[in-house]
Amino acid sequence: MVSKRQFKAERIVVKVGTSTLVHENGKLNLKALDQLCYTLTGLVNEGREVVLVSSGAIGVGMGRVGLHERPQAISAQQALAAIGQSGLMALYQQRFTLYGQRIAQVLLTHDVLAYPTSRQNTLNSLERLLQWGVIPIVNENDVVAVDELDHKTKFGDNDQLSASVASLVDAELLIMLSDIDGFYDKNPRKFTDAKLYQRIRAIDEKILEAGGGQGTKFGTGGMATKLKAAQRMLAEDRMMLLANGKEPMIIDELLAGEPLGTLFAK
Ligand SMILES: Nc1ncnc2c1ncn2[C@@H]1O[C@H](COP(=O)(O)OP(=O)(O)O)[C@@H](O)[C@H]1O
Ligand SMILES: N[C@@H](CCC(=O)OP(=O)(O)O)C(=O)O
Repeated sequence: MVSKRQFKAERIVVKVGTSTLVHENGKLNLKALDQLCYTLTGLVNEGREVVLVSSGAIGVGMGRVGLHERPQAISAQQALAAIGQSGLMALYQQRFTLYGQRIAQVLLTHDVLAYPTSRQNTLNSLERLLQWGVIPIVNENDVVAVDELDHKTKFGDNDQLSASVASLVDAELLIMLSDIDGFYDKNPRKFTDAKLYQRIRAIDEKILEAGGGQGTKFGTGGMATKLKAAQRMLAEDRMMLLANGKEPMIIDELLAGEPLGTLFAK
């Protein structure tokens, strides 16, 4: 018999990718957005502390401008992020307000977390927000950060940003919602016989190889950046759950210990 997973998870970081929030045709996935806001509010009402790391600024911006392909130029991506980020927050504000949940926008860059003073200040703000029962919604400050948008250095992507945030706020668990059921031994979009890993205790060469390559049209990182995030979580004795975000209510099942998605834990 497979024993149930157990999480105390009083403080949780949840990361949602663009592919969860925006359909392939560029339209908003309202069902996912609504479920996400409802579910996260439920967690706060239970007494948990929740930080949401949300991508989607560029995806929402593309929808607003009517673009179907992500532009190559960094300035265009940054402009789209600026358009989309305010749109994204307006959507979150509207839905969370419906459930009586307060939110806050937190835009971070790599250097903010790298310098001790700004890191500490960020932590102080986050701690205060959590203490007040607010859900901080974190994204990269895309307008000033280029390390993410050119896709050359992968640090800045939100998969790793979410691991940095989990580390900053000392969260036991990072729930990463993506467009796929979890981590497979090979890319299931290419291989129909790919097998889902239920648990990964360490990330070795074989695992890294299985996760190689880019992801979807709107998303950026693919599995490689999720594995790096998982690597960091494992190194710090935290846990990461990778699961499908098409029904964000899955978070409740995950926290109840249901064997869904892939658990990265020692
Ligand atoms: N071994 C693997 N297991 C699962 N997905 C994989 C694997 N290798 C590559 N992928 C790809 O990674 C994608 C998820 O990454 P991405 O598109 O960046 O998502 P998100 O927008 O949620 O960050 C999957 O849809 C799949 O195409
Ligand atoms: N900061 C960018 C997203 C970058 C990113 O990591 O995207 P994704 O691979 O969808 O999580 C945005 O909000 O569009």
